[in-house]
Amino acid sequence: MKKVWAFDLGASNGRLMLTKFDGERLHLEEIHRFSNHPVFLTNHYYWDILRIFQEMKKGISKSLKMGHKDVESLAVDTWGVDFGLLSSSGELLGNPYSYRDNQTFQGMEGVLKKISKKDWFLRSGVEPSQINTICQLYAIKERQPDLLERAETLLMTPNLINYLFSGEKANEYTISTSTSMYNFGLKDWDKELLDMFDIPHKMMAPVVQPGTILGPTLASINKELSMDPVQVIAGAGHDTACALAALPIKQGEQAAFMSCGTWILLGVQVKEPVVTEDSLRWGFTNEGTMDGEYRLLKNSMGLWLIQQSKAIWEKEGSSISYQEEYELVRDTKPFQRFINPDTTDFLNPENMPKQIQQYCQDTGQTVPTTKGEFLRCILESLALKYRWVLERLEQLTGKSLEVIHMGGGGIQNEWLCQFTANATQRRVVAGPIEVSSIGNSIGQLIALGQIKDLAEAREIVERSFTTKVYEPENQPEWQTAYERFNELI
Ligand SMILES: C[C@H](O)[C@H](O)[C@@H](O)C(=O)CO
Repeated sequence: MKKVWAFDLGASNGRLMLTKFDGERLHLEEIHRFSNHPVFLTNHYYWDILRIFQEMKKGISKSLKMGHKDVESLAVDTWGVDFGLLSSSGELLGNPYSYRDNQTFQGMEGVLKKISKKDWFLRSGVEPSQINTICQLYAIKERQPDLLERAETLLMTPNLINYLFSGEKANEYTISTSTSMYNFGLKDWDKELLDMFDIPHKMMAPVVQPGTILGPTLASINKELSMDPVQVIAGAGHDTACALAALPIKQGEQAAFMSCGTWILLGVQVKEPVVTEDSLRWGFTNEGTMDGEYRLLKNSMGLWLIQQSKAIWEKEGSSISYQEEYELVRDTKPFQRFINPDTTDFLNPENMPKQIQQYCQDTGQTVPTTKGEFLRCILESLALKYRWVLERLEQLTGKSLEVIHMGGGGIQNEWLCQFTANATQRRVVAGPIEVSSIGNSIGQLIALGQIKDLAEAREIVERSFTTKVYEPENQPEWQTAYERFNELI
């Protein structure tokens, strides 16, 4: 029985899973879960990386206490685009910023003064957006040039954590492709682009392939946690790449994937990046897969809209449970109003429900007032947006996508799955939930020679976890709703 630790860090919580592989099936056990939100101070949003690391170590200690002493390796996957900077002595220079920090808006303006969106997209395959790493770097350079002058190494978030565990500095391929500084033609950092922005090449730690074994945990960590060394693996560092690896898509199946969390990423795996006028205009992105190909996808707003609304209701003293949320949606009249979930208005507003009301007012629609109305408006709008994305994915790839595989924590919202099936008129196969942790474990097991490749891994996932199928319903109503939605966006 092989055992690996998978750390999956999301933009609302992080967790440590112990994965056991018996040669036939994967068995997942949650060891530790902790909240993880950007922290607002001195007018900026930061990741509390010290607390995150502390929680990760706590997770290992818990696991060891539970008797898991023969674990072979660990790997880390996280959200995209964010990074940490190290000094020449290898110490962390400040807290990493969150991509939701407002500085990225100025960064984007600055970046676009030097490079057109088209050129930027042609080089990286990534949608030009203010959340891209380059915008953050630009903003930092403008506001506090001394920070970048002192920085000797830039490591993407999962790679920063790998470094804290192993002492090895390397950026992994899938997470590097999320930066928009990786040139897919050169298959390396885009040095010309870095020059345009005066970013020293040597700051960008080299890109390694998913599954690179970095080496054993540091002696200091082993001592602190009283453990035997385990191998630190740069598995697929980007959570979306992990999610795709673990969806039970069959070989030859005409399927789209959806990784559902704070963001929802809807896309298909392609051999080469799709870098066309249309993919640029529609805001698609091409990021790396665990097996060195590409995820042609759209980064769409996901459960963030609900999470942020619920946070405000909680502050106001009227929080709701998941069951209540389900019932409120069920009992609220459908198709009263829609929002375009992907406008930057919803990226990080102070008060999400107010922002939604503002949007409805500005677009001449009735304003939601009850929780049920907000929730329905969000969920229907998300599902309709996914139909918009799916139609364009079909045009870009020339494929008819018959089924959507949804995975991630978001699939616990049954309305999200059912509405997605209804809006797209496609069968939805939902599951597994812990798709990023499973993908993370698969990356390690492939690196350790226990699983041959992704095709075999997906068969193992199919045997190991249950899925739920949602058939499309109410075609005419959703069709009319889609026509109204299309006029709005
Ligand atoms: C910034 C987003 O987190 C990123 O683009 C997205 O791909 C992701 O990682 C969702 O977890």
